[in-house]
Amino acid sequence: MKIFPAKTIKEIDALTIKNTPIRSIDLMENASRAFTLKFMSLIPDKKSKILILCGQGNNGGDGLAIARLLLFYGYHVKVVNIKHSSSSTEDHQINLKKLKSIGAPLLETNQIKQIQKEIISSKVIIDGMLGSGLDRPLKGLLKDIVECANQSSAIKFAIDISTGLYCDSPMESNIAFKADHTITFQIPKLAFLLPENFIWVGQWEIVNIGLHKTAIDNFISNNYYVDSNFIQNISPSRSKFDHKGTHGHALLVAGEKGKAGAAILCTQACLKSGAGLVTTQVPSKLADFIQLSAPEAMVIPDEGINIISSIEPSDKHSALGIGPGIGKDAITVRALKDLLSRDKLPPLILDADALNILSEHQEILDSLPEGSILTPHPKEFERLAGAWNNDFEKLELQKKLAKRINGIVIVKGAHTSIANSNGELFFNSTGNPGMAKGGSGDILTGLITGLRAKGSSALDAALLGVYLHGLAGDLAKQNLNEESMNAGDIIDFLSFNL
Ligand SMILES: NC(=O)C1=CN([C@@H]2O[C@H](COP(=O)(O)OP(=O)(O)OC[C@H]3O[C@@H](n4cnc5c(N)ncnc54)[C@H](O)[C@@H]3O)[C@@H](O)[C@H]2O)[C@@H](O)CC1
Ligand SMILES: Nc1ncnc2c1ncn2[C@@H]1O[C@H](COP(=O)(O)OP(=O)(O)O)[C@@H](O)[C@H]1O
Ligand SMILES: [K+]
Repeated sequence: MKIFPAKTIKEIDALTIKNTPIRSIDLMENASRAFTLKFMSLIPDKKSKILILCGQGNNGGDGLAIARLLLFYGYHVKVVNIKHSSSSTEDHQINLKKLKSIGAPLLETNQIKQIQKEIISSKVIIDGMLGSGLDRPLKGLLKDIVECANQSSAIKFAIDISTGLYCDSPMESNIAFKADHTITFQIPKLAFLLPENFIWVGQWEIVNIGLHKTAIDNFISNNYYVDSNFIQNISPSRSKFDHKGTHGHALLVAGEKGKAGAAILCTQACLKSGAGLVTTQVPSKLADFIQLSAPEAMVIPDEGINIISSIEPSDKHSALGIGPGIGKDAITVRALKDLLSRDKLPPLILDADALNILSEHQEILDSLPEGSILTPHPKEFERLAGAWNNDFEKLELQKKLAKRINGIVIVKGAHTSIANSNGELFFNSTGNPGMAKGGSGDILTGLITGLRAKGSSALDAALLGVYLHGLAGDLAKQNLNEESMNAGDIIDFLSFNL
């Protein structure tokens, strides 16, 4: 699914109105109906007082239409039409007239005291003040209302996007409506995918409002939201006469004394990728642990008893994943440098300590072969790329690093982002905070290495690996819950069944 900036969303709106029998007011009605149905599924209680705060733009128009629909379904609604501006949009005016015609409980005011009183007595607040049309920081009346609403313990919903939050650029002031839920219209907004905005966005969901499909297809975007439709197009398949030799041979280099678990998890996950063969190289003291915990895998005991001392893939290895738990001993650093000075290398996946070594020896970043995949968590990424002032800047650093290595950079977390060297960014839709536990990342490395070994392109292996890893995490959560699920449970639920 493409992510578009506010400006393009406006153009898609206009094209929908031009190229379909849908008028602008119908589109607002579609959006409001879609919001209302989703809202009703989340708040079935019709008795609690719902306050709908409406601005003078089309976001306010949506708010007025939603009020009418919720009243129709029997909800207890009070509407405030906030007179923060002397003019309102045409569709806003139409919906205001309709609302008045049914005698809805409506307050039209620019007096903060009156609005405060309504906020204090409400159990649910719906923010229809400003939407994607925000073009300057909040001040004056709207700022006061947002601050007052943020202090309320009511459950808060944003229509399309929280008032005060830009769709695709950093906030200029640190004030916006603090939504618990955002119900957004058809197109995900970049702002929703960034950790720093979680306090304003809350949980978010997309509802379809019937925007013109061809218009959406025709606009180009560099940002994508990776959902199951997206993944279906890149999922691998097997054919009848395939054998283990046709599905690649993954080599993993992992583990040091005290970190056998990283190598075990990485190996077990790699075995679930569908790769034909998996070999894991570990310090010799750990070799038996791998044999016992992953009998399907082969093991290369390193000459180092407790550390990795050399990395020597052969022609038969079709991808090489290095890093989980390998430490940063000078001998291991040497081994990685020697590897990267070779002329011919299999596709590389670098994680954890391999990344920390790269951070401390930035000169070797430039010797990574084209198509290498780096999988840092945010701290590892900061060590590699430097600090950022806001999450938009972090995305720019991520794209810059992907371009520098001419490969893929995966920055992990909720909505893991994947950058390629063409300046494109892909945001994952699966996963949950139950995965924020030691070992989860090792599993991702094993899985992506296996997919790459099987022959997926670097980008496809990254997209598919990240999506399936998160999906397995979601299944583990369903079965165990976020607290008690372990990283190892993610492996049990890894599956290509989308
Ligand atoms: N395709 C879609 O996504 C659709 C969007 N619709 C709604 O339309 C909204 C966008 O409507 P508009 O373009 O009218 O935008 P808004 O409703 O966000 O309002 C923009 C107006 O507010 C003013 N404004 C901007 N920043 C301000 C600030 N900080 N303080 C005070 N005033 C400020 C602007 O000058 C402009 O007059 C969407 O968020 C959505 O709710 C739906 O009605 C229909 C379909
Ligand atoms: N809040 C979250 N929501 C979704 N996924 C998460 C969240 N926190 C962590 N994850 C996922 O869990 C994994 C953690 O990786 P990492 O930090 O490298 O763990 P480790 O180094 O312990 O193996 C990543 O794939 C990340 O995307
Ligand atoms: K809003």
